[in-house]
Amino acid sequence: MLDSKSMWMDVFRIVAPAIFLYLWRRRTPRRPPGPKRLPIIGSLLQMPSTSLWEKALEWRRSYGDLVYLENLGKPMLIINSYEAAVELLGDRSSKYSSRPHLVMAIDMEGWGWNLVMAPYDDRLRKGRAYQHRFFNSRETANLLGAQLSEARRAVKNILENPSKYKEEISRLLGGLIMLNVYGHRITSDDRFVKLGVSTVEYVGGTEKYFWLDFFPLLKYLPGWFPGVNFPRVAKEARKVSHALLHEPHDVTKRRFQEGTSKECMTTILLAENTREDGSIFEEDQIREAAASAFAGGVHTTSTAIMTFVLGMLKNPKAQRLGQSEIDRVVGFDRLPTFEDKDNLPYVQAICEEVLRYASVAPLGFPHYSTEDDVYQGYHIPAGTTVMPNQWAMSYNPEVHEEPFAFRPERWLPREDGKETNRVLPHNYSFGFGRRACVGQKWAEHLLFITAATFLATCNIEKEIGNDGKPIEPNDQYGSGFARSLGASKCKITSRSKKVSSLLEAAVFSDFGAKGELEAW
Ligand code: HEM
Repeated sequence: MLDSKSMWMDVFRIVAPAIFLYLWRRRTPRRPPGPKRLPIIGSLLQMPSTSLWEKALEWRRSYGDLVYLENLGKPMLIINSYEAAVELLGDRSSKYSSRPHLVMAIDMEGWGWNLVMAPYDDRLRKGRAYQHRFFNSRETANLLGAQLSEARRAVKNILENPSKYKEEISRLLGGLIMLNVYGHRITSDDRFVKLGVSTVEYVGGTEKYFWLDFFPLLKYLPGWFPGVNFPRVAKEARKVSHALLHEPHDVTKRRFQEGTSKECMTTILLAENTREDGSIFEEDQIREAAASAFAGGVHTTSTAIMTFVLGMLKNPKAQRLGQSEIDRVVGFDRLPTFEDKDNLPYVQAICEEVLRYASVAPLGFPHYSTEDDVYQGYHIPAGTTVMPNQWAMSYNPEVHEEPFAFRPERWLPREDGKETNRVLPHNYSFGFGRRACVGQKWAEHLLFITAATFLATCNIEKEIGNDGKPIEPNDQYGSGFARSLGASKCKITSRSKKVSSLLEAAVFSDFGAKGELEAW
């Protein structure tokens, strides 16, 4: 028979760990739910190798709007709903507006000047203020006039050479942003545009080296170390980064000082900031703000316009409805302009659907928390990388019926005249709070006018393959943090002789007989 002392000892042995665990759990603040974490490596084994946003939408079913992960001790939070993203990144933006430090991009490749990667500090605030001053003022440098002319010229060139529509769309973006930011009109083989393309490739490529963020000391490995290629990649990228930051700025500054420059973001800011002795106040910030706008705007907006073409191929009925709305409102004697926008709700709905479908930056650009926070009873520690899952907002089947179908009707005002009760994609596709995209309005304007010009003048149709069947369009986006979309095999033809001559006349009047102004 057990004596009572040993019986109590046994009870103690069983109960004590349970009590200890209970008290320990009560002391450790509760993290938001998420996949099982193992000691030390945390959730590392659960991380997919690509498209984390799709996995996070799947996790939403088990864990809800907040999914918490911890990789090698680094906390990460994915926000799966618009409402939670607004509350955390918008309403509590004083805690969530920094950026995580990216070892490959910043320390090794030298992209630290790019404001999109900057921590939330004075330098960033000044740079953003410079960008806002320019991009969100309709008066400066005739932003909308340039968009209208360049969009028309791009569509005319596409009609002449439809198989090169992707190249023409990239040129439209590279050319316009160069013109707006540096007053530089590009040539067909432009060095600055090539620098922009290399920038996207190098910055996008840094994702492969995310492990350096967990083992930052590895950045000191020499390039000759067997099996190690990142120091060589970084060395090449550093040259591109330096060139993009300095070369266009220096050319514009020289022209500005010689009195031969065109009005643009850089010259406006140089004019305002040049002191009597010729020195320039905050020249570094001006340089960084300009180069970051160039780096941030070209690739993203190209993907949106490429998605417009894809949407028209996927849904010919939507294309016909867009065309007939334009025919009704604009008529056949002129081309659409920005003034028509309010009267073209279907074209606007197409643009909303483009933003939803493209999900250009599916996880936004990561925010970083600088203070502890408690949200819905969960503790979110300072130092958490926080990602708004814009993919989940766009592709959640509980919100959007058949999310992989391109359907502008989702965004039309309801028949009873009330606004749709769903959140419009332009409200989340450009990010949140104090880090929201500075080029949003600019990009939305360009998307609208390019879409309206395409609809007024072109038919976009599937190509017929050798087997006599229509060739399905390419809807495979690149898997990077800012997605890209390749061209589809398709036919882009003029809707009528009349619209072709309207387009030619407009381009002639803006660019002359060659359709090309002198590069400068
Ligand atoms: C369809 C086109 C575009 C999309 C979908 C897009 C999307 C985004 C997103 C999601 C962010 C991160 C926001 C956040 O952290 O919460 C961002 C930041 C940024 N975007 Fe855009 N963008 C577009 C066009 C542009 C254009 C045209 C420009 C410049 C003219 C631009 C310049 C920037 C800059 C400089 C930032 C960094 C802001 C910061 O970190 O404070 N973007 N964009």
